[in-house]
Amino acid sequence: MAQYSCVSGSVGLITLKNPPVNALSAAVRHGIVDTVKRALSEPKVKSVVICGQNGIFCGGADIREFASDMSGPPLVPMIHAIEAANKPVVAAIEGSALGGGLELALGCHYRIAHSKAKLGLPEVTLGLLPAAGGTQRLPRLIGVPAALNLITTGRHVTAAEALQLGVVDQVTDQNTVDAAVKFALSVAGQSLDARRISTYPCPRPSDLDALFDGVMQKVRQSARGAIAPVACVQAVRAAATLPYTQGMEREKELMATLFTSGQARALQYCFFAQRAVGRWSMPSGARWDTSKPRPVHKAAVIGLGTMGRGIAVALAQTGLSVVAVETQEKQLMEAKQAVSGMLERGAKRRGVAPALDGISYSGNIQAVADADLVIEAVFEDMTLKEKIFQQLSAVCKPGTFLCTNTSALDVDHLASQTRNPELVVGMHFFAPAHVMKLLEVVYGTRSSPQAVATAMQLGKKMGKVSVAVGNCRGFVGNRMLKPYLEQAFFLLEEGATPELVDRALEEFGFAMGVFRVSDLSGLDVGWKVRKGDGLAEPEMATGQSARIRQGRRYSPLGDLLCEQGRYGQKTGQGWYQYDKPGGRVARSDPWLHSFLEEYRARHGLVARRIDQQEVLERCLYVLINEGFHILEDGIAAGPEDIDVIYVFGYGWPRHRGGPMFYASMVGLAKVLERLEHYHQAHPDVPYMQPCNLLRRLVASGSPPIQRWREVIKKLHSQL
Ligand SMILES: CC(C)(COP(=O)(O)OP(=O)(O)OC[C@H]1O[C@@H](n2cnc3c(N)ncnc32)[C@H](O)[C@@H]1OP(=O)(O)O)[C@@H](O)C(=O)NCCC(=O)NCCSC(=O)/C=C/CCCCCCCCCCCCC(=O)O
Repeated sequence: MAQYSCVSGSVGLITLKNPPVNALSAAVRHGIVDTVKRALSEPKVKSVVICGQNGIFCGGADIREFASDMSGPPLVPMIHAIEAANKPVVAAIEGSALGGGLELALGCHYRIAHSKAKLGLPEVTLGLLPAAGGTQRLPRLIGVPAALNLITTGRHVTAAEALQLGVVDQVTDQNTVDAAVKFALSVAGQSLDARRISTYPCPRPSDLDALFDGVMQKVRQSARGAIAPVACVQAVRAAATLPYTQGMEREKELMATLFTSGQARALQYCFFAQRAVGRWSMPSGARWDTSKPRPVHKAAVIGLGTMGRGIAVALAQTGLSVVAVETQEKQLMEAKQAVSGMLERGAKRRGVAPALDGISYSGNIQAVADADLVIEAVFEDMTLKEKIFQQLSAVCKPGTFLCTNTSALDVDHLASQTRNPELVVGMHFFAPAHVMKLLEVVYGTRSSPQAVATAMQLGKKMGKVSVAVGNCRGFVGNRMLKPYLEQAFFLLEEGATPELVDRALEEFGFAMGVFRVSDLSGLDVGWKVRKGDGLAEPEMATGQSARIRQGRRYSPLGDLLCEQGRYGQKTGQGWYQYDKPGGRVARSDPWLHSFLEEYRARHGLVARRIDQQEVLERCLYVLINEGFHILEDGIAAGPEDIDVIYVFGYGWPRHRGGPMFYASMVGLAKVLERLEHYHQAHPDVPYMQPCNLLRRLVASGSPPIQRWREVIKKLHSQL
């Protein structure tokens, strides 16, 4: 709703009230329409201020309403009526003015922002465009290039940048509403002719076609199939080329196609999923709102390889005091230099001083004795990790949380090496750890809720999207990745090429296909894991047994490449060839194609034509099937957790909502039918056997994803 009062004798003050972000729900829109009418009709009122309660102007349209019948006064005429008012209307912007919130402010005649406010038109991130006049008013106000940048990226700008761009008229450090009221008093009675943005001519850049072609090309390249950024460019082009009313028609038309699109649904789902994972729970019943984190002032990192360095940087950047330990002297020296460089570059980018003094280095594990939390980040070697956890348990002060950055190993086993297993959790970062947003917080059977709460809070402080998951081999992300990678190898055996598989996945929206990612991260990483699992034994690589290991189909292709020293980019050869070791540009490799032909001939395999549809179905549906197993096993609390992990950690295209959301969009019955089909064709691939939970969901009428938790709960209660 909106509250009305008259202040300072002649200013009508309208306060938006819809906690927590004053979203423009139907009730708020009704409130605005009514209070604006009242302010304009009261003779004593000479000017109007619109503000939001609790220090936030407005977070935009109410996203939850998009899924239902939109009733109540529409935004466009409401904002138009404000702009057309014959009394000056001033927006007092505190906190955020985003989306429809900023569009409302653009309808006002003046905008005054607090210095800490953030402004933006983030609709594109929700699969939409600013359809309350934003695409038509903003270019008229700040010019086409700047408007294109804000609207196609959805980025939030600071008040200082907004002032520089001309989005706001004044920035204040004082009470914004008081400043706006004072300003409103000063402009009462003045002409508004020059203050109605919709009447401004849109500045027309001389190189209009070149400008729009360039932006469109950039947007298409980075958006990888996302439709909203393209529509945003088209809408701004309408502002630059058409009169305002026709531009508004075009904005409406483009919005209509986006509004009901699957991409908009996926992106809005992601918005809420990202927030839902913060409300974590454990099978014991412990929850985010009943578990109190302990403050962490001093953190330590053990092992300064690539992961450890990134984690140390991320910790130092949050302002913590960090102890970085590496027992190998040469590695320690190199790490010191590398970490300082990373901190300096990061600080330069963010325009702050580097937190170089926040980190101390040591070659001795004793140095972590007074840390509140330690993150072990040594090689994926259980024997080494066991030893470190034993040492940590002896060295650290009582109550220190002991975390492991393992990407797959057993957290319970590591906890059993310590005197206080309740203090042990996994903190699985993704490389590069100071850049990637995802953090899997892995609770073991004995992890205390406080340990989980502390790791989750620390993740949040580090700017990560943290997801609490249970303990199993590979946790959520890597466990699902295994069948996906395996299918990619099988497809090569059956006749596909790395190029074909990667193209299918990249056209689906992944930034990189599976083979290009494998070349980037190093083929030897998976080889080492397979060797550890007793799968990649060289003597097994001949004869029939080469393709059946541990009773199931196995492809030794990756192992064979590693045996040839083809580790990917770092050696200049992998699934592709590169111009030199460390080269980045993947080129098709004739050697690899001959190698695949020879391999097939050796194993009596006849190459067949494989299309992109089969690549997608086989790679993605086995990954999704494993996701259902993860839900069934209670390793992830809900589909949102899995989807957030895949979007933030594995490059799953956000506009497809994550694997479980994608399955719900494809239709669970279809996913089930295709898995059954492929399982029949490949009975030696157990991953293809459809999960019981998937069958259950289909049998219960394929409920929407928001209702899967009920089915899972029922399933668990019956076990
Ligand atoms: C920065 C924030 C505002 C605050 O951040 P923070 O303090 O960290 O808090 P959060 O945890 O993020 O959020 C707190 C809770 O609030 C919920 N929330 C936040 N914003 C919204 C919102 N806009 N709507 C609903 N709920 C919101 C959030 O989910 C949290 O609750 P919970 O934990 O999930 O329970 C930050 O929140 C933020 O960034 N918010 C989003 C800002 C944003 O993206 N705004 C843009 C919204 S879209 C918009 O404004 C669009 C405008 C134009 C619309 C025009 C409509 C016309 C419709 C025409 C249709 C025509 C089609 C016809 C088709 C046909 O023919 O049928």
